[in-house]
Amino acid sequence: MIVRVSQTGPVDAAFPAPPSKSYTHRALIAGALALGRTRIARPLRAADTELTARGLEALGVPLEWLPGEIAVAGCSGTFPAAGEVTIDCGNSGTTLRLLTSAALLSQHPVVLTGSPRMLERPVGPLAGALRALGGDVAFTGQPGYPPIRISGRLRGGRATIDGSISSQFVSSILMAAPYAEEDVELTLPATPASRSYLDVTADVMLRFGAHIERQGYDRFRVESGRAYRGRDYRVEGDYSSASYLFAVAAVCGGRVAVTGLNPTSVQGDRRFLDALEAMGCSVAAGTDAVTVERTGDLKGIEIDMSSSPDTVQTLAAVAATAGSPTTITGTAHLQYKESDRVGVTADTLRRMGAGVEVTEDSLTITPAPLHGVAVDPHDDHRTAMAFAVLGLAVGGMAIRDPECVEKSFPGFWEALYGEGLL
Ligand SMILES: O=C(O)C1=C[C@@H](OP(=O)(O)O)[C@@H](O)[C@H](O)C1
Ligand SMILES: C=C(OP(=O)(O)O)C(=O)O
Repeated sequence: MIVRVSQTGPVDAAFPAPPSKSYTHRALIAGALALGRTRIARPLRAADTELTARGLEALGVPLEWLPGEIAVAGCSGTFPAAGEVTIDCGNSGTTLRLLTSAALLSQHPVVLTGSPRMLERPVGPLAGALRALGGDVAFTGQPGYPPIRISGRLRGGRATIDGSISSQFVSSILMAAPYAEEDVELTLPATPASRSYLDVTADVMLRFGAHIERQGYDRFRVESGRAYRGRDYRVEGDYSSASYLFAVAAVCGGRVAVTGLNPTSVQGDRRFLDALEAMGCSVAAGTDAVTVERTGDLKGIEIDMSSSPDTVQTLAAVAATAGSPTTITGTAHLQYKESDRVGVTADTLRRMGAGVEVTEDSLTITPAPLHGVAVDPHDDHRTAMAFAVLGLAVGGMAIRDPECVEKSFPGFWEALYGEGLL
């Protein structure tokens, strides 16, 4: 299938934000491990969160998707799986990484595998730290990459973990740590990639009753035995998904309001709004909706997006329509995602006519007259959504394999269609 995107004029649209992918993954895992029942209200039902849910079911946790909520019967820290299980984590890095440490809470070995691309996404630093905490992680394919076979137990103690490739390595251990036999103390030798996701992890852990102490992003200590307690939990809106909707106003002009976002959220992709503001949009964050409006021209900016990796492509798309160059730094770890995101974004923008310079950790976009092209997203939802939005400003864009948006934002095309944009 192909979606063709034509040029459109200034917009005046309102959208509900899809629920947060990161919060849904974490609430599922905390609820599955908790003592008692958890009701997750307004969860994200998308390919990736279904993969986490199926993984937890394979580990023996009863779980039910109901209209607008998920009911989870917590296992109180020991997964009831009756034997070895293999979990296919598909294309979801969060599922594979977060379940890696939790798998030590099964009494039987767990094999985690995924799509061909997942088998190219590293897990070595996570495996190393888990071994120091008592786990056994065997690579059954290429060393340092899935598939992995996890066995042993989560003894706890001290470990050093390098999160410069992915914050998910750190989140993984933190989420399982309340069930270690001893307190877990993690030392991070360098600032982790995507550090804001550690705030999301700590937020969910605290809300489910765990005890976590931290020194910034350098050191975390989780108390053993302060277990998760089942609860009613409501998932906030997703700032990464909302970025595509806000970007519509930025590239087309006019106004877009998005409801269901937490204005004080710790999600790092809230920073995308700072970027739009610095480029010349006006941003109004109320309790009901966040509204982005553009009336004049956009100007280029310099911005560090190391903590907001999932909106780099959205920002690159907006930057291509500005009046001056934009430099985005902190992009090194984008090579480990669903695709080599900087490479694909640079190539597509160049084919559209923009000037693009790439270094190991940055992307500079120099605007120029643009024309639409055919885009192969390489199974990367964020590439498909970012270039669809740019297509609304440029016209003549054809997005192949549009169903890849199911990973995080299943209603994306319908949302644009519903506002008359497709
Ligand atoms: O923990 C999470 O929920 C996520 C962390 C980030 O990954 P990295 O830490 O690998 O950059 C982000 O890109 C991903 O979409 C979700
Ligand atoms: C990188 C992403 O997700 P994951 O790491 O879970 O595959 C994403 O959604 O952009």
